[in-house]
Amino acid sequence: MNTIPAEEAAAIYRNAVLKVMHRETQMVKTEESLGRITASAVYARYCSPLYNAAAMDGIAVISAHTATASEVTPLVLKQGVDYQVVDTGDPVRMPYDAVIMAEDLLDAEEDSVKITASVPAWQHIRPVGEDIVAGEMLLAGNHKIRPIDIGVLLSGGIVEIEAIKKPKAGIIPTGTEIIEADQVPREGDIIESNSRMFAAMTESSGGIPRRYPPIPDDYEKIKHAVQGAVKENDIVIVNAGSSAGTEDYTVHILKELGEVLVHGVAIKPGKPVILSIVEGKPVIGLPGYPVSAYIDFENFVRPVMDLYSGETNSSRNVMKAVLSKRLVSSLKHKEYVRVKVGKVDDRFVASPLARGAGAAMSLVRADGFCIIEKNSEGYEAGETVSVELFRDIEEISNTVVAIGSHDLILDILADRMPLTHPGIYLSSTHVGSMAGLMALKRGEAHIAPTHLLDEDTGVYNIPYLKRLFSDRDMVLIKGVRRIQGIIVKKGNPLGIKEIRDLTGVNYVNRQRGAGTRVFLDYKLKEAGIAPSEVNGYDREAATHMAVAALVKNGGADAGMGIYSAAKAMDLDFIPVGEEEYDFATEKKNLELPKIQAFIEVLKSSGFKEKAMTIGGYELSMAGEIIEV
Ligand SMILES: Nc1nc2c(c(=O)[nH]1)N[C@H]1C(S)=C(S)[C@@H](COP(=O)(O)OP(=O)(O)OC[C@H]3O[C@@H](n4cnc5c(N)ncnc54)[C@H](O)[C@@H]3O)O[C@H]1N2
Ligand code: MOO
Repeated sequence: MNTIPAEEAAAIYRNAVLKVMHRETQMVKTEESLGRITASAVYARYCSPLYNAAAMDGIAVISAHTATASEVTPLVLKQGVDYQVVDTGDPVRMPYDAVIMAEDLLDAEEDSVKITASVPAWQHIRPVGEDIVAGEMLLAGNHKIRPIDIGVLLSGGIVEIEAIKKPKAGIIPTGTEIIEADQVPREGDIIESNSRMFAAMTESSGGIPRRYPPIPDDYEKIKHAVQGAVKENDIVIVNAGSSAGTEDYTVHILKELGEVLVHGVAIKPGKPVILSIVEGKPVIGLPGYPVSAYIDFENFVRPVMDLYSGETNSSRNVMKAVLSKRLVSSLKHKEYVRVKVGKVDDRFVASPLARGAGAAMSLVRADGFCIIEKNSEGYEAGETVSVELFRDIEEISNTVVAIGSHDLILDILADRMPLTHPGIYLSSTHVGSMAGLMALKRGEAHIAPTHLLDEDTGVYNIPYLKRLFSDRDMVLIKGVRRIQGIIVKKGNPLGIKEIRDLTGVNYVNRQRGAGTRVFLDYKLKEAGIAPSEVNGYDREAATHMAVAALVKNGGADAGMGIYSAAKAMDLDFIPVGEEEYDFATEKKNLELPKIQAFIEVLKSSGFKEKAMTIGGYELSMAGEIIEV
């Protein structure tokens, strides 16, 4: 597949679409026009106010009659002769030409008042057309209607507007392996999700989605579906089958039915996009991988949708951040790397997430894209890069960044934080205890969840902080005591009882620097077993849940981990010992409101109750501060 640069592909396609497209318009009731886009300028029918109106509650007077009033020569005015009582909004008719506020009247009687100042003509009167003059332009064409616009349109006598018709987008998922989301998946099945994502993206870019049922990989069936969808919609999206597989028919079908302008762009993820015109309508083939599909939708579908809908989906905010990890990329394509951004010590730090095209969660977790242009080999750790944001800078700034060891209580804390402390969030990245402490040292995290046993003293965490942060004031925010043990299949078919039994089974270990691995090493040493005696000692999984998942699906017989992970996956658990899982931070961070919020949540009964339902925790010290 030959690829061309993404910008070139978008420009070629835009020109081709502009040649065939036409925008349609429709009349829309003003009160239902929120978010719609005006097809042409809208002019007022009426003035507003329609008449000279009192701007205050009080009396309407003839300004000339008040000329002699002053503090020393108060003036008495007679109702019906010199004034008329008015409320805000009442018409003020000639000869009355000014309003005096009720508060400024003295000795108010049934039919007379006293004033102590003269008033200029037109005081407190809103003259005809002060706000809107009949015939005036209220809104320009191509304007997206906001709530205030609706108010002004109605005040100006406009009860319906001519709006640009929303484009209809037909969405066809394809693939024999695809099943609907309400079916139970078996091996080889993929739950259909992309089309629903496209539908939501279509709506958010001002279009009307129409989703068709999934079509198996069958040339004639897909062709038939595309022909039907082209008739019924303005734009058509065909999903999957865009690359080079034996059943990737989309490009051949589109070549048969119309003209393919582009197949393959130098962009990653998202390479095999197909941009075509069939029967004068844009038909776009998007790749099956969700991240590829998302990025291609943003780059190629949305701009086309905008041409039809009149939307100007404004570009994302861009910010500068320091990269936490080296990022290497090929010169051959522009790459969209998903990053998490955190604000630590007044510095924004971008941490790259999983880069695979199938890693949809990387998009969920991401705060933005770090884009590595074609012809760039990437960036070094510590370099300042631009990040295209999906999230508010404010939100990012109010997020506690935790990098380190994983425990399910982190998820509970993250879930509870915005409930009890609105506007404050917790984001956690799981890299193991030691790597977390290193991230803390480099200023990439606020807190590092850690459970590292010091073999010499038998003390958890504190010896490591003393050793690694000798030049800084550190504290340990106490977390939980939790049970470490051996995770085995339900029913423990191999009869594993203790560390010694690990020599005879297929074990899965944790990565170097993970607290659980340090714990295993300690226990092996205690039992006089060499690591080489454990079959699978060198095989590494990244989290407790990853270990549990491997045991669950038969990839391993046993792995060391926490009770809650075994319970979450309905596995058996052989307790081996208790350990302390705490949060390391710099002492100065304790003053940050977001860290205070974190500690409050950790101490809260709501959090503790939730953690107890998972089981395997002892929480009496949670939230206490230990100076190191
Ligand atoms: N030999 C080659 N193989 C691949 C190439 C290549 O150039 N040569 N390109 C790779 C790249 S890059 C991408 S991206 C993908 C594109 O895949 P397709 O568009 O052909 O799609 P499929 O292979 O049918 O599916 C890929 C993947 O996505 C899942 N999928 C498909 N539809 C949906 C849906 N509606 N909802 C959720 N998930 C969906 C599908 O099951 C597959 O797992 O090709 C590479 N291969
Ligand atoms: O385009 Mo594919 O998304 O590079 O994986």
